[in-house]
Amino acid sequence: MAPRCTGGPPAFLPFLYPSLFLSKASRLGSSVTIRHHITETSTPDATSSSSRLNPSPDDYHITNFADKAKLKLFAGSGGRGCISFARDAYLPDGPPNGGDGGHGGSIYIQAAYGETSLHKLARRQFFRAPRGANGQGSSRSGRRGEDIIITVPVGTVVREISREDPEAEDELRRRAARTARRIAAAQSEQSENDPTARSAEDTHYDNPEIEKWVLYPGISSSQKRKIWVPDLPKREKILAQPPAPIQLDLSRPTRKPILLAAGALGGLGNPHFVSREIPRPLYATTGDKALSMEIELELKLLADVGLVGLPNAGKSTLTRALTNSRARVGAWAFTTLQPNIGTVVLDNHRGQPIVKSYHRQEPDETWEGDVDVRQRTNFTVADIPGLIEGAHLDRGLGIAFLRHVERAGVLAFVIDLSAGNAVEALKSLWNEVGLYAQMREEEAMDREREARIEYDLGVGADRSVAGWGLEWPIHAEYPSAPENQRGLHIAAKPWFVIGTKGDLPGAKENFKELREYLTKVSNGDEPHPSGIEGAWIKNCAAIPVSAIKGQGMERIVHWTVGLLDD
Ligand SMILES: Nc1nc2c(ncn2[C@@H]2O[C@H](COP(=O)(O)OP(=O)(O)OP(=O)(O)O)[C@@H](O)[C@H]2O)c(=O)[nH]1
Ligand SMILES: [Mg+2]
Repeated sequence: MAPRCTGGPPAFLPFLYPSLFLSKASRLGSSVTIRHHITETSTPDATSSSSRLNPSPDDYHITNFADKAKLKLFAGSGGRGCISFARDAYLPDGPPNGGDGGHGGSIYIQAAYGETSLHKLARRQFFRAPRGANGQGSSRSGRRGEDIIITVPVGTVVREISREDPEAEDELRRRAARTARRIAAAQSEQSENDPTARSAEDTHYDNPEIEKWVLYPGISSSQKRKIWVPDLPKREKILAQPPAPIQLDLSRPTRKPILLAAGALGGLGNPHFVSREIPRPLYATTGDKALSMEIELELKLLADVGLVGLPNAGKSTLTRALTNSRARVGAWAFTTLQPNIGTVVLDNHRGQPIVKSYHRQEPDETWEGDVDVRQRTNFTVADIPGLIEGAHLDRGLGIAFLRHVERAGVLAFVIDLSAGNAVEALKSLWNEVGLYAQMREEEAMDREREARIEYDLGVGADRSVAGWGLEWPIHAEYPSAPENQRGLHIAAKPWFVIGTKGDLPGAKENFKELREYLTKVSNGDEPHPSGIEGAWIKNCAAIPVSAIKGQGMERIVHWTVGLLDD
């Protein structure tokens, strides 16, 4: 028989079973000694040359991250009302005592600090609030379905994609059936002797309202046919369902959860239908059907400064030098594949700030206090994947990550001074950012146009659609910004340039040219590099640094704080 293992060199054995390959003396030593021995022999060079700002490619920290999620939400349906009668000693046929069904659970959303990613929500996808419990005898109402609160990071935008509201649809059907019944009644009066006319019993089963009733299980089918049920009672929803489409921009923590899908109403027990004529009703109502909707979440990280640069420019090294971040660094393009947020500490927490800075907390509709001016103790920096020319056409990693700098207070363009003309690099970066900003504005305009439905009430217009009495919707005209001012929501932000790799040859001349260009832009002698009219050109600065040596970091911090405080 052929041997199962061929006798080749045991390439992986020292790795898997190191103790077999150590000398007898070292095997007798402690486990600490063994580990030390292995590390030393495996990477002798990497440890000696790497540092925090020039780390080895595998020295980084990565967290799970997703900035988009599509969720399907199902509110809870209502529990059924109960048909029951009191029964006691000497009281065999007591009064009705069926309990009401419980209301279904609702789904809320809340933005909170501490959450940083949508990956958990994206993985879960479905959220189902429990249904209300059915009512019970002895007037015991069913339990309410528990509410669900979806917690998202601050900076999440919520958009409703679609909604299904079976109760609203049923209500329309019921209304149409009521109208049809009224017409049929009027017609039957005219043709009482017509043998082809349908009996009231037949129409009974066409009535969609019958679905809303629970009938006493003990009654026979012939009784069921004849049973008369009253008109459905008009009921108010406990929670008003927000109108479609829901659009929320949760750029601040929400104090109270915001309702997305309201739970359905529970059914009514049989005591609700007691009347002088019918003291023992053999019916109760079912609970309402639940609403479901599909929503889209988009996270736009809320950093104070967004770093924008070509791949390999040194953004991650700069983030490491400015903050405590352990962003991945490597001498190749697209080392960074997802955004990193680092925090620059301005206060050493010993009562003496390193840099004095104050920020204003603007009041909004949920905030009733005054404008809050606080001392800034830190600011955050977003390091995103590099942009290449044609990124707006989805080249490279595309522009998807630009949404994380869209809300930054300040944009910092990181340019490698050792890699070609810095002015050209800056122009190409601004060009991509400008095109992205225009695309976003067009998308927002399209959405607005879709949401702004108006009805044509012109004389002679055909106002009825399928007999529902609605008018044809017409999409309203939406006022758009002039062509050369599109994208201003990003171009109007304060910005500056960080010239990195200043330690490499040729950087000085390149930087000089860049500074001259920026002076011209600030003076208005050159147009803004994005070409957008009205863009920010107050004081376009360039700061030379060597991130790998940690030089020039204080100037960046001071300049950024100055722009943030402005
Ligand atoms: N000499 C020198 N090298 C630097 C400096 N800053 C970064 N580097 C090197 O440039 C290379 C790229 O640095 P990264 O920080 O990964 O660049 P990045 O812009 O984050 O790259 P992507 O994530 O791919 O977009 C690495 O080899 C760094 O060591 C610097 O100031 N001086
Ligand atoms: Mg990087």
